[in-house]
Amino acid sequence: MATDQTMHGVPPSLSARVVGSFAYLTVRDRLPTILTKVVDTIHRNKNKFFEEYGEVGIQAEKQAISLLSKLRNELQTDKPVLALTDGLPDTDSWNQYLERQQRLQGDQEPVSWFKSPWLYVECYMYRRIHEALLLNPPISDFDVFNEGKTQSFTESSQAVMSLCTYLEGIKNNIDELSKNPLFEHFSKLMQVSLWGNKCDLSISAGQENSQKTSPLDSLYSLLPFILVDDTKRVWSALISAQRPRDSGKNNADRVDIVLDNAGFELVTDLVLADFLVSSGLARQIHFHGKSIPWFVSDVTANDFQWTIRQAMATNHKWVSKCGVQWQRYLKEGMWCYHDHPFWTQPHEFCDMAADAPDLYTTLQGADLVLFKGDLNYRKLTGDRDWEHTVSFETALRGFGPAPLCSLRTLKANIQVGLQPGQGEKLTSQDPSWMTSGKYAVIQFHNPKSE
Ligand SMILES: O=P(O)(O)OC[C@H]1O[C@](O)(CO)[C@@H](O)[C@@H]1O
Ligand SMILES: [Mn+2]
Repeated sequence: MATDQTMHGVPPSLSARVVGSFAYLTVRDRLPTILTKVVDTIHRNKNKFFEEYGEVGIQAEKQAISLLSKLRNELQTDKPVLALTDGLPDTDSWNQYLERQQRLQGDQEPVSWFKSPWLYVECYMYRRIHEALLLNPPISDFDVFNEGKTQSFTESSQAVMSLCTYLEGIKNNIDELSKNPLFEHFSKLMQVSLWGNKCDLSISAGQENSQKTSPLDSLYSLLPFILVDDTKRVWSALISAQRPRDSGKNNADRVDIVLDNAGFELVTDLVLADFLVSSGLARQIHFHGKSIPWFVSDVTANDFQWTIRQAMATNHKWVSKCGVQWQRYLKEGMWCYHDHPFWTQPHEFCDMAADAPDLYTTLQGADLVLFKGDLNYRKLTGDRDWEHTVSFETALRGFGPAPLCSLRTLKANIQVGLQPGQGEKLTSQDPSWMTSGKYAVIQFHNPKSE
């Protein structure tokens, strides 16, 4: 079998093997910091565990912390990646993936934190955090990242209010809007959802990272930072998917949103989804979230429900109105939430058709799939060392269940689909352009137009 490095025409995976690279710095600095914070969080909740479960709770807290300290030590000393032992439905698949990595890497050296693909070892860390808790009932369900996620929502309250007020304003006369103003609103809300991706907690190793001001006010000044803007192509895909309905209204059947972070970013996604449905641009929205706590701030089912309940209970006319509406969409089936285990596995998305065919089939039912955030971009492009001028289509390596669009602020050193010279120019102006979260892309691919 070809090794990762020699696979025909495909560049190697990014890896901490390259000393000084962003992957290296993440594995060396950011990941251990995240693990230390996880340990602190569990320790701070000791009294809560005691109150809820008595002495057993304290024992579980100690045991989980000891497993996590061991994990941090394995990482920092570049030990081999170990098989999982927790017997969850996805355990076998993780262990098979480890064997696959070992085959790709050859027998010379074991799969390990600094020698193997960054995407794989980073995903594996979050799965091991989950294992440490899972092996310690009664605290198995404790979401170590919950505090940060709820805090990010609470601290963004001003921005949430202005966004919900804006949405309710549009909805007032939405039925009378002609195509042009509708497109303008669509484009704005896509950008709000795009910049919402700045607010993730993983890149800042869990430091507070919320949206304090109204996101709408800064859209114009942020335009030059959108390196690829395919909004018009996304719009055309939505419009061309429109089909006649009994109601006389035309709309695309289904838009899927592969969610990224909870807190402010999730609100921007809900607002965009509300706009798509209430404008008739889409009839149904399927949200895809994570089934375990993931990359510090990613949305789980619990975060999703909590956010909507929180919006409903907010003492602000338009925010609570939005919350009530979102709950209604869910109840009436116009919106639904799924969390397939594949989203919390380390695979490149080009493997989805073979390794999670049911999910691939599900996505094929969408007229458009929006992929939020940096990690999804890394998985779309395989987290490989592509030239910047390689097309998005090439980097997708055949992944294309439906027309798809990545809404991503750049937080990892990978970017494809740029103009010749664009990457070099950016590097000379701002060497950290790929990792600072300051730049973004709205990058579209339509497999049907090939
Ligand atoms: O929430 P996002 O946008 O997927 O970003 C998570 C980020 O965490 C990192 O993996 C760093 O640990 C970034 O490279 C990555 O983009
Ligand atoms: Mn994330």
